[in-house]
Amino acid sequence: MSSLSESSRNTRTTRDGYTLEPDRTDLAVRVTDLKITYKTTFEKRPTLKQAVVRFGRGTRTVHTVEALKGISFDVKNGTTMGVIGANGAGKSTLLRALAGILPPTSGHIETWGKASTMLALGVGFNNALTGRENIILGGLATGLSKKEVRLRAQEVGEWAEGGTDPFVDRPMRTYSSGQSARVGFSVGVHMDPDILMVDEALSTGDAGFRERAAAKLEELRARSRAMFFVSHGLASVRELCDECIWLDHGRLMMRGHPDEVTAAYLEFLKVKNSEQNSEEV
Ligand SMILES: Nc1ncnc2c1ncn2[C@@H]1O[C@H](COP(=O)(O)OP(=O)(O)OP(=O)(O)O)[C@@H](O)[C@H]1O
Repeated sequence: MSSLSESSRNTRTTRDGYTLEPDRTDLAVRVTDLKITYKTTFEKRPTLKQAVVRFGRGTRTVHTVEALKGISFDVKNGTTMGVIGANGAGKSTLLRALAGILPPTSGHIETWGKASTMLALGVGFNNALTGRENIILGGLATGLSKKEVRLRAQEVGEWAEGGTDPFVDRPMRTYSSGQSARVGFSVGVHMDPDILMVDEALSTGDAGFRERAAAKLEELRARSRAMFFVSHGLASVRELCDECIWLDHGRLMMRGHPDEVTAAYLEFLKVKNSEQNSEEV
């Protein structure tokens, strides 16, 4: 078979005609000009005058947030990528998009392997169901078969409880935030992900859980193709990650070694804070 027909056979094309790269062994993720815009429609409460004129109806307002404004980067196999930036910078949005939970408004995401995320990131739990039922739904969402999910639900539940009071058979609406986070984390790490997204996982849960979570992440890091680690803890990013990207207001500000990127981010914050302080003076 000629190399031309071989390569055309491997070519993947999206519905909008974008040609994705054929199978590669060196890359885990490629993001090309990714834009994500949230549109929220809400009803404004009418003023008394408007209420009279519009027979009590409010006005519908559309609020638009450009959470990611066209970012591009690729991630090599074996990388642990830190994602840093201020509140609202777009970090969770990026992770949700990489995990396939949020479709791009425009641009493209290519992943080589199965991406898995903590449920807390946005798939969302059904709070009326028990932890165990949510574990089963989460497993099915990551593409595992019913049989595989049933087999693993016990292990995932036990890991989440970690010797504390048994809670996985209670409805999730009765959980503390730490207990919910434990279930989300346990689902994410037990579904054999090739690409794992970790969003502030180490900041939830008690000290015992944090220690077990850190050990689990270390174990997965060795097995997975890539890991994304969103954190405000810059020391953890420097310790855990090989590379780092910094987002600000939906833009990619810098990508590089975690030491350099976290230092540039801190410098940026210092300048910004001193500007704000001088404005206040
Ligand atoms: N479901 C949503 N609907 C509308 N706007 C949203 C939604 N989710 C996030 N946003 C907005 O998108 C922007 C990016 O949010 P995102 O959660 O990605 O930020 P982040 O960097 O993860 O922040 P943090 O550090 O606070 O977790 C913010 O302005 C936020 O208000």
